[in-house]
Amino acid sequence: MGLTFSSLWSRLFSKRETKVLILGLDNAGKSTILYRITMGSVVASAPTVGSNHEIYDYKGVRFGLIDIGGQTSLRSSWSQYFQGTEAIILVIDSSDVNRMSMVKQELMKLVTDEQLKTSLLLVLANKQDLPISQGRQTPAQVSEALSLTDLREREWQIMGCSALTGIGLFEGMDWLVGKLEARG
Ligand SMILES: Nc1nc2c(ncn2[C@@H]2O[C@H](COP(=O)(O)OP(=O)(O)OP(=O)(O)O)[C@@H](O)[C@H]2O)c(=O)[nH]1
Ligand SMILES: [Mg+2]
Repeated sequence: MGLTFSSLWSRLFSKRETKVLILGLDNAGKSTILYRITMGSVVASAPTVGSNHEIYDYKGVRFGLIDIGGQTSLRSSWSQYFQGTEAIILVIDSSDVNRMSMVKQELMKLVTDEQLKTSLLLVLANKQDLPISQGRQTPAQVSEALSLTDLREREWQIMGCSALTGIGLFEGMDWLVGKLEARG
């Protein structure tokens, strides 16, 4: 199903931005993913203090991608960005096994927030380029650690990816576009 004329007009020609928050713990790879998608290359970046905002046109959708710093002291500020969020991209460092329970706690805060009630949820199990010997988990293992199948009344998807090689990122974006199209 393609975009209807009115929704295409609304999403592209009227320059309406589809607001997407890129969230996750510090060092997950959020900023690397943001610039890999929007600039097509890996850009070295320091830990984010505050946020990075990029506009990105993809398959008829004008995305407003907002990458917010994930350090502990910054996470309480995430909620300032929630209003009007159509999708959350939750980025996970798949080798950071010791902090999976912390990620799960943050995820629970997101999915129970009233302002994010209808937001799509794309979980990116990042750093899939790392070897299993370094403790890197598969997307299925990440999904289990976060109990994603327990999420009710939420449109969600998990995708393995690597910001370094680029694998998986556009499959994730395609899922978002498909879901946004279906919503009209
Ligand atoms: N091996 C590997 N390293 C990655 C990948 N993505 C990001 N990194 C590395 O992980 C580190 C942190 O990446 P950032 O993108 O700065 O992480 P962030 O989530 O934006 O961190 P904060 O801004 O502190 O919240 C950097 O050294 C990146 O090069 C990946 O897919 N594979
Ligand atoms: Mg960052």
